Amino acid sequence: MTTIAVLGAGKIGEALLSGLLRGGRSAGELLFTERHPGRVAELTERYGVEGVDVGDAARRADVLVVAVKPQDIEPLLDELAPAVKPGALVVSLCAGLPTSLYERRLPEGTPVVRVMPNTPMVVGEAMSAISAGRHAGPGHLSLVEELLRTVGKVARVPEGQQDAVTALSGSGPAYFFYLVEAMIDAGILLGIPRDLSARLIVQSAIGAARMLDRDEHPVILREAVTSPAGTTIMAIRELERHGVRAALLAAIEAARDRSAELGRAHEEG
Ligand SMILES: NC(=O)C1=CN([C@@H]2O[C@H](COP(=O)(O)OP(=O)(O)OC[C@H]3O[C@@H](n4cnc5c(N)ncnc54)[C@H](OP(=O)(O)O)[C@@H]3O)[C@@H](O)[C@H]2O)C=CC1
Ligand SMILES: O=C(O)[C@@H]1CCC=N1
Repeated sequence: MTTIAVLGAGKIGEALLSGLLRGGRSAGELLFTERHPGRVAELTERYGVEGVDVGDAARRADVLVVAVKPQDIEPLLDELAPAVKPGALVVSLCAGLPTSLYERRLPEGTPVVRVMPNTPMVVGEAMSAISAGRHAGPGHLSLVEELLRTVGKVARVPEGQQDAVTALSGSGPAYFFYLVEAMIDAGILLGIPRDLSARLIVQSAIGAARMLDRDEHPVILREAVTSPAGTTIMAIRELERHGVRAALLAAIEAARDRSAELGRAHEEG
């Protein structure tokens, strides 16, 4: 039996726990850590999984999944380092943090895999990108892939691309939510009741996502909606006039830069 401990069961940590349970892992194979006793009780009641302290998790788990905010990593590593089981695999879900940080702070030879997941994990539709650290081999990558496939899709990427991936798919769902929110507001502007506006936009988003998922090119799909001298081209002209495409390029670049900066905050020296 492989014991998996989720360290920090917040939004992403809880989504992973629930996904692993849905995917067939038993509660007895899972552990989690949380700082607040109320949260421990809530999660134990919801999932039947044992909440433990970080030292206990480190002594018992074969796979330690780190899901705390990047800003909270240092005290967690202080607790983890003296207790981690020889050969245990460390899986980091933290934005920006390089595998070298864990390798420096944990016992020599600890295998580390860096992952960038996203919140659609709660509906089994995560996009996760994984990269091996210095001591992680093909077996470690396959194990992480197997775990993450229970909550969505997985791609292997060189670690040098993880900050960009974080900006694209890690933060990506927020851009879509932002767009949907703005489109629902546009419905209000046009006098459509909020409920109806939300239904019109959300179902359009689901339909569009399904069409994209058939590997059709977004340009072809957009062109099929855009009739000569019709309504859509009038809207596209406004999007171009307001620089929406350039705004997205700049926004995603800013997110990439922030991910890199979060990593640099933990550089040696
Ligand atoms: N949210 C997202 O969309 C994504 C997040 N990530 C990454 O996942 C990680 C977690 O993010 P998210 O789930 O949003 O954050 P949350 O704040 O929701 O979850 C982190 C949890 O860890 C707890 N925690 C912090 N330190 C410890 C500790 N030493 N021991 C036990 N528990 C601890 C926090 O408790 P407390 O409430 O007390 O702080 C909190 O409940 C981040 O590193 C983020 O970069 C990656 C991809 C997507
Ligand atoms: O905003 C963040 O920092 C995290 C990482 C990717 C998505 N959310």
